[in-house]
Amino acid sequence: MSVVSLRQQHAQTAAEVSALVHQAVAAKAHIEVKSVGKTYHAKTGPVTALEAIDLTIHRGEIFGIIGRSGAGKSSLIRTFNRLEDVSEGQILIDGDDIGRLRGAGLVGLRRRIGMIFQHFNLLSSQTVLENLALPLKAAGHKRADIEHRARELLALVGLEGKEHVYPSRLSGGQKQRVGIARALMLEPEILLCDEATSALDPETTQSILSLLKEINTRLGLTIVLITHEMAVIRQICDHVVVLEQGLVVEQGPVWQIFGKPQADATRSLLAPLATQLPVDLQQRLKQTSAGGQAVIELVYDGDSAREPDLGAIAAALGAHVELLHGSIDRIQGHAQGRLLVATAAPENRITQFLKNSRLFSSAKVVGHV
Ligand SMILES: Nc1ncnc2c1ncn2[C@@H]1O[C@H](COP(=O)(O)OP(=O)(O)OP(=O)(O)O)[C@@H](O)[C@H]1O
Repeated sequence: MSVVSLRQQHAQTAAEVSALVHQAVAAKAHIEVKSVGKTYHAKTGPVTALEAIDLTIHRGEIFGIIGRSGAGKSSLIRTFNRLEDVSEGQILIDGDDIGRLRGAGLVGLRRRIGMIFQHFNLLSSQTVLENLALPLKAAGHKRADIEHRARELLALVGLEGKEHVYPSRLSGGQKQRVGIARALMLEPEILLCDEATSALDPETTQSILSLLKEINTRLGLTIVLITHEMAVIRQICDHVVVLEQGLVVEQGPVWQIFGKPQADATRSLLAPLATQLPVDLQQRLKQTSAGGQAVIELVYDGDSAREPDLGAIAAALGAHVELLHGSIDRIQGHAQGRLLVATAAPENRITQFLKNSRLFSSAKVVGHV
């Protein structure tokens, strides 16, 4: 919606206009993918990698693209900086069709979009400083300016003092930090991350994800990342799209997709994060009550103001509850997860409790201990 039409429709005061302008800018589409298809012409015949993809990525958000191997993630992200051309449809950046760009226009597009890779793609024969200098040297910048910018960025990514070190002397996490600094040398407005943490151990992955989040917040960069790990999406993304065999099977805010996955592909990607029943509990669990305690599974899908409030649960059951197992994540402020509690509350009270949907998203008795 244009600012002018916003003004005509709603605004009465200067303050209102300013608030609406702010809203319009924040909600502005940065990258729009319209009916995009991609077919490779391999020796063995055509391979359809993407079909009828529609997406909107907003300015300043972290947008995740997830899917199993071969789902089309790399093909999609590579169309954003024209490393690949689409076979059908359009990619718009700030409303401009990038498929029309040629020569200087294409160079300009690639300056606006930085990219980092799973295997870092650093030149091993060049020092950290020389690796960082490459994009600016190619763009004809002065040596002093290049060094100044490189040192600033090395400080930002926590690698001060590593200017003259060769990549082989750096850890995986440090190499990726250099990759991030190099991608930022041309002051891009979009950062594409191609499986940027897949080659890293879990602890280093955390530190790189924190750094990406910090860059997104401090520099206001739009970040698009592809991954096959839902944990990465959960940690830093605002929106996510799930691809399966070149098609969008699901997309939306991360808390919603995690809380109520609709597609089988999403559910299977989420499976590694699900809390399984611990083995000792599985062995102790009986299907008859026979004087024991009921074990209730409480699910929180983040879809409401429901919080896992054990005090309120005990009060509703009119009995003590023991927390046996479970975990709750907070994703974008929404509580999600599953708890197993044991209670000696009478059966009629439990039946009544299970109908009390103010306290959970869903609940059921899974057995007795
Ligand atoms: N250059 C190419 N020529 C032919 N087929 C290709 C080419 N690049 C990708 N493909 C095919 O396109 C489909 C999508 O591949 P793509 O690499 O985009 O998926 P992906 O989700 O990124 O997979 P991965 O996680 O394994 O990298 C696959 O079937 C792949 O074999």
